[in-house]
Amino acid sequence: MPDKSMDDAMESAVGAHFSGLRLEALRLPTPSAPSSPSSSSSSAGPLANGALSNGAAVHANGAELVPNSPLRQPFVIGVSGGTASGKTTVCDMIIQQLHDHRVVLINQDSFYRGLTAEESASAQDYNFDHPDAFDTEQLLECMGQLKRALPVNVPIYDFTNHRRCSERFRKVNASDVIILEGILVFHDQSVRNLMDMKIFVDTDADIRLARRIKRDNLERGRTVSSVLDQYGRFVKPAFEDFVLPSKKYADVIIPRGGDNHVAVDLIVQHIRTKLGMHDLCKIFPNVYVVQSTFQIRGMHTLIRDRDVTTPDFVFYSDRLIRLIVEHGLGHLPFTEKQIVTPTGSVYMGVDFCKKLCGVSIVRSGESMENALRACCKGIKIGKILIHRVGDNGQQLIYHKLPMDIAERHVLLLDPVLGTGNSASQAIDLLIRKGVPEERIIFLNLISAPEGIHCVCKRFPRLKIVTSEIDSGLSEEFRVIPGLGEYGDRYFGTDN
Ligand SMILES: Nc1nc2c(ncn2[C@@H]2O[C@H](COP(=O)(O)OP(=O)(O)OP(=O)(O)O)[C@@H](O)[C@H]2O)c(=O)[nH]1
Ligand SMILES: O=P(O)(O)OC[C@H]1O[C@H](OP(=O)(O)OP(=O)(O)O)[C@H](O)[C@@H]1O
Repeated sequence: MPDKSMDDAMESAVGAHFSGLRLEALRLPTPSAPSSPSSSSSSAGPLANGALSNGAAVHANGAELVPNSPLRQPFVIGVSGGTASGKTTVCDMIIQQLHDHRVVLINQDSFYRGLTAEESASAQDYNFDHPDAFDTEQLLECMGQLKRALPVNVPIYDFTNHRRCSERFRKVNASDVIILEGILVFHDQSVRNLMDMKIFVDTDADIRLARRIKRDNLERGRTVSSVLDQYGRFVKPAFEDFVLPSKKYADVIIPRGGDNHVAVDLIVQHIRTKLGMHDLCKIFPNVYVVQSTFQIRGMHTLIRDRDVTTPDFVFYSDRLIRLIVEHGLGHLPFTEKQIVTPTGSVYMGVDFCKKLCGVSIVRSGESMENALRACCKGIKIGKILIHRVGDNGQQLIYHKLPMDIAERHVLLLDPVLGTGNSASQAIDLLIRKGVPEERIIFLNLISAPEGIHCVCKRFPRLKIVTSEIDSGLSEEFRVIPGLGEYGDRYFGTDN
């Protein structure tokens, strides 16, 4: 299912003529399908693969992690443009803004073939800007490995002697995002096919030449006249023959390169949406996963750890639940409200939705009541008790709900969505009591994909807000990796 809301957002941005950003032939791609429902950036379990790199690339947390969980394929971004157009700056800005994701930068330059001794002797006559100067086969092989979440050894190219270091490589681990940057990364169709998003950095030729002279002189040990000679003989013709014609493949064209903060911000916003979007959220548009950050992952790591103490379990569960509650409240309708500030000015604001209530599924759901009360002063909270009959059957035992519940929006509370049986029983009861399905928001900490399928299929208009979607259920219908018996751990009855 296409990411309609984001596409719309980007299209309206174009319609609004965001200064300096041309989104030509905007095709906003969807990341490749995962191999399993668990393969999500927002899924729980072991942290995603680490992505390390040399100085040019970025690592999110400084620790080298071995790929250890089946993940969805990384999001591949191609960044092309003429020489010295500012590709590196644009990549650096994207990497910096995606600080909570593992991003790795691969430079096409690393795949220069390297000159033979004979070619080196007349390097000034060698065309480094022709597609044949690159070992595209090897580039494809490396990218293929990274897409399969395998580490690769990327060659190291030395611009001063036009050779590859024969013994040294840059080890690159798999990551959430791979940025492939270079003058000719859009030239070869097989390379283009690897990309989920293509960005062309479009900078004025004079500015590029001036930068090139400065850079090659200072960083690559060339004389000004040799740079100008190479530019006239090879760089400019190759730009016209190969680089410029490949611009038509770009999804996004950034004028002025790294100076264009608006364009980079929009691109990063789009990538974030793609990365944060669990595939189940695409299937069921009413499932919302709280945007994952390292802070949230850190709290999940603590509460999922079987060795964590009860006070820590309670503390970090409470923090996470508060975030989920706030997120859930964001889905309630609001009315417009004008107020006057102490400066005498009018502020056009909104008023919170009034007719609300919470309903907790006893007993784990009760652990979410404090957070709801902390956010909604004086909120009424009903209870539903569902008894587990055998491994996969649930029976409604008791309920106490506000009399006028049919007129209220209901925040249904239960930290764990497993098979979805308990939730379905509770939702059934609410609907029987007259609550319209679309007025129910089910808040939970972790969900199994099976539970999401079960609840969303039966109640397609209800909203689910969760903080992580786990891999699945075990044979005993326990959420995996999960966090064990939530109620026992929270209320200290786990002995
Ligand atoms: N003289 C010489 N030029 C080389 C050699 N290898 C690569 N080049 C040049 O390097 C250029 C590729 O690098 P650029 O795209 O300019 O570098 P970049 O740092 O990615 O550019 P921006 O980040 O966009 O500024 C090509 O235009 C080649 O002409 C070499 O061994 N000798
Ligand atoms: O989606 P399901 O497969 O129905 O499983 C989820 C239910 O299991 C847990 O409660 P549990 O029965 O462990 O009781 P508790 O609230 O006392 O911990 C959880 O709090 C849900 O209510």
